[in-house]
Amino acid sequence: EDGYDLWLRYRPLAGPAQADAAAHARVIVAPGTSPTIAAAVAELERGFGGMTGRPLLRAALAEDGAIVLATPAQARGVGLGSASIADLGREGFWLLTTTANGKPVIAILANTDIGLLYGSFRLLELAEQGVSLAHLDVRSAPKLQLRVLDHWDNLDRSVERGYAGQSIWDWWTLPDYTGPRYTDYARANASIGINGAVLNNVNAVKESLTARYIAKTAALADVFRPYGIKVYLSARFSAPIELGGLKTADPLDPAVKAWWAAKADEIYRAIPDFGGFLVKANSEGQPGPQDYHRTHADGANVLAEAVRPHGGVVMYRAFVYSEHNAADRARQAYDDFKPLDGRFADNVIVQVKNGAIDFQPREPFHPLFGAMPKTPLMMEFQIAKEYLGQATHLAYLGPLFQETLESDTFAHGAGSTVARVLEGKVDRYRLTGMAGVANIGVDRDWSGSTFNQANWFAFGRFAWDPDGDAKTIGAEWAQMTFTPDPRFVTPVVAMMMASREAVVDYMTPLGLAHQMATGHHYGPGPWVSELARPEWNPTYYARADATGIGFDRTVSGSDAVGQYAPALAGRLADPNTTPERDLLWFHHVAWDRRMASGRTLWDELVAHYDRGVAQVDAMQRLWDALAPYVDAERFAKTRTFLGVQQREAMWWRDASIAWFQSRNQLPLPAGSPAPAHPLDYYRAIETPFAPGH
Ligand SMILES: CO[C@H]1[C@H](O)[C@@H](O)[C@H](O)O[C@@H]1C(=O)O
Repeated sequence: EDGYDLWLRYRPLAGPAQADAAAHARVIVAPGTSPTIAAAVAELERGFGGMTGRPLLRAALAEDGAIVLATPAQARGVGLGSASIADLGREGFWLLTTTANGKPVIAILANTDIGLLYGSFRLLELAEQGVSLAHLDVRSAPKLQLRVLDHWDNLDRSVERGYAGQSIWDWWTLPDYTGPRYTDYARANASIGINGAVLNNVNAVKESLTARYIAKTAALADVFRPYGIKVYLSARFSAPIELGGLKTADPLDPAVKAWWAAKADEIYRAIPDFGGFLVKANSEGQPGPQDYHRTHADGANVLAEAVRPHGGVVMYRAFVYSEHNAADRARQAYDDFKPLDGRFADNVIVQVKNGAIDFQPREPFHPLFGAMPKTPLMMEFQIAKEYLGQATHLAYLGPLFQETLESDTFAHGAGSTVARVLEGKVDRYRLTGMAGVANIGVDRDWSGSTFNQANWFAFGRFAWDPDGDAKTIGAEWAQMTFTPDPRFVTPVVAMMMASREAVVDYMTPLGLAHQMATGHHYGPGPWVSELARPEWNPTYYARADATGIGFDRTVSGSDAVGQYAPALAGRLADPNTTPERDLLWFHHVAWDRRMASGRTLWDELVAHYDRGVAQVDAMQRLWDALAPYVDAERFAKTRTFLGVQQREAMWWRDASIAWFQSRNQLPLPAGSPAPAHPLDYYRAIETPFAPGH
């Protein structure tokens, strides 16, 4: 019960659900023989075998209780009529309870074997969720093309911002040994529609592009291929110098172009379906085109030309630092990329973090979304929770993903949501996608905690359908991971849905950001002010002084507000029409400002910290009451972690209040407990509490 199975547990179903599944899953009919079909059949056998306690048998023609997998060309041959599924594209599927040869069957129809695999997983998931299989009619196709995990995994198996143990890529034994963990990784990803994996850290080293590592990468590609997953590599921009012995990595230099083209040819000889490159350039010390006074478009295009003949793409990150606008970190990506709209090659997609700073517990959506009509943009979320308590704090990210995706950019009037931008419906995009920074490592439960698995799962679901619903997704995950029993699912989903807001409340309420101690980003460090780059200091973000708090991003400040579409910018320019949850992100506000509640800003801020702590208390009580529904091992781990979170929510609250009180000298509102220790205590423990980084 250590959680290794993730949501693919396939434990025996409860009475009626088991009978239902057994009646519909007696035999399996799969006319194809590809490795992908073999994977689908193996998964159905494993899944229904586990859930019904009876083996699923193979047959050539439909009979009672058959699961029939077929492409339109195969449908007649196995007794199904003709099916019209052209609209489902290359990866979609249709699950249908119907008849074939006059027998009741479940048909899985798709245009390709990968679609059939996705349909098989969805059928298994529905059965695990306790859904009746008697009247299925589910048509589903992904709305985004590239659904990718970004691994920040280093070649020594450390993982940057990884909290689940070492990297699962064992570069030492690759390419020879490709044990079952790689297949299980592929199964889990295919079950949620993920179709790409960038294997190495965006802070890339040259070695990843050497022949030795290409061979290791090819071995993983071979394991993943049947599951519809392509591999990608992060490319180090200066590799032509470091590996090629050239004097420059200037993207316009003919020798540099030739080097990248030859490198791409070499990779594609080993991996014919290699996905392409991910690039972090001119950011946090990484080399890039600006080193040669070239633009990011020049930088992206040299790599794009190299992979184009092979059908590859370049995912070029907009997480850049810039000497322009050092006064506001939040402005930099937009200022560098907006002028380049339309100048990227047609196989480049620019990858933009959900917000303009850095994966904070809450950020307004990134102003580039909706602002690049001629350049495909893809989303980058961080599943790893670097700034949301990492492995120990329970924070379900579904609401964070959904909040960003349903934000309205107003790019072409109301309804131009970030989701629709990504889907290429606001501006026509030739490429679409979503990346998630993975939270996966060799820990027995893969993700550092059971509930962190939900964030991997939710990422996959939102990448498949950016218009998805966090609560529905959370319920599906809980049903599969624990039990479909509503006495468990209803309360646990309520807990999950409130959990991320609790983190916002006790870490960075009302639009505050980046108050984490620097380096590890785990506990509070709102006082930190001495780092060389001002944009790494919490004091830079909160700007707390005797009179007020918050970052003025209006015209009187950095005017980052002006990067949004006018209809939205007009509202954000005025504190009275800015949502309170984003108030201090956009405005520097007096401590005694009246809030909607009638409280002053200071009292409101303290109320949020208190509320965050109270919410964690409530989560502890709720989990304790669910003991009867959860195995002892997973129950105890979550219980222990909630205890850690409870202690640390108070740490966050008290340290933050002690610091801000040292700025404003204001008394606490009546009824709010004083910090347990003086400010110096929190400053002293800033680092020792830090795990890992
Ligand atoms: C991979 O580097 C990371 C860095 O560890 C992290 O603290 C910051 O969030 O973002 C960087 C990035 O996204 O490139």
